[in-house]
Amino acid sequence: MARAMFFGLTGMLGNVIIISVLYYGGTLVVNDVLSIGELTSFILCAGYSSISINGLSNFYTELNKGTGSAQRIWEILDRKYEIPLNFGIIPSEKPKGQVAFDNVKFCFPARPKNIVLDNFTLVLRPGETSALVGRSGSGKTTIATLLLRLYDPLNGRIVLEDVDLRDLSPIWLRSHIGAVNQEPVLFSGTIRNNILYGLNPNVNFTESQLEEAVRKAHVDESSSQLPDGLDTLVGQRGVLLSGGQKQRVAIARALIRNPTILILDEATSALDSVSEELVQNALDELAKGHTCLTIAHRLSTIRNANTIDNCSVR
Ligand SMILES: Nc1ncnc2c1ncn2[C@@H]1O[C@H](COP(=O)(O)OP(=O)(O)OP(=O)(O)O)[C@@H](O)[C@H]1O
Repeated sequence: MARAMFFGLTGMLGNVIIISVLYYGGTLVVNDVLSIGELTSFILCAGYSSISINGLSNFYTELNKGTGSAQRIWEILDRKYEIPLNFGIIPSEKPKGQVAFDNVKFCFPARPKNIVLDNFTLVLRPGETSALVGRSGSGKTTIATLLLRLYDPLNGRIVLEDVDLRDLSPIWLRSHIGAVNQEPVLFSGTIRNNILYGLNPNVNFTESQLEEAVRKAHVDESSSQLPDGLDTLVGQRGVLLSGGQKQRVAIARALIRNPTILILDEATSALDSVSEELVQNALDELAKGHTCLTIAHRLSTIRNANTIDNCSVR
């Protein structure tokens, strides 16, 4: 109401001023005090000046909006990482994929009283698939989070080939892990770009690499129903795709980098039973020769695992 009143009144005032100037200017022209050219140039000059002043006030509003937004971005850029990304050993060789959780204790910083893992021990062997089962909230995803070193354990250690994850460069570590989460995060862009996002930007890829990942994750089946195939836009956070389609894209994104360690956290939970079997077969095939950690509730997802660990830790 206030905005409507303000803009209505200022608009009306502007028009009243223009009419008054025209009326007074008109009488001056009739009385030969002013020429028509002088009146016209005065009106044009006044008009352009008011447009400029109006533009300045808009600019000021936009400037304030921009400064507010930039402040939030600077806050993020200025944040000090708890786990520095460019710090730690970068081994010259690709890891074999032997991972061990050794008496790990962990709680999230936001909930220091809620101990999620206590004395947790797990060994993942190269080329083997380990399945992690447990009730909801028992800490299965947390284990994947720790393996990606998004957090450090409070006690105990996690080692990759006898090297503590804390000593390794997080960038190097993560470049050898492919993860498919319960709720895949897609970015606004095409399916193709979302899959290629899995690759290091400095790495050259071949179209056949992309095609292989697309075929193995069965993205081609769902993308053939979409208007532009792999060039279909997925929308903000992938809202234009179904849950199953998003999971296939996330699986292809993990596969394209051919990681040493594959984490599948309920990776096929949103697929129908036929697609699940197809994608699961592809994942089982792919898991051969890789260290694979599968987190699942469904028996069908873990039936081919070499070991099954129960995550009822407390
Ligand atoms: N970022 C976080 N900050 C604080 N607490 C968290 C965070 N993420 C998870 N938790 C808590 O940690 C516990 C373990 O969560 P986690 O996601 O690992 O369970 P889960 O076994 O994977 O469950 P589900 O099978 O339902 O996916 C839960 O109690 C959860 O509330």
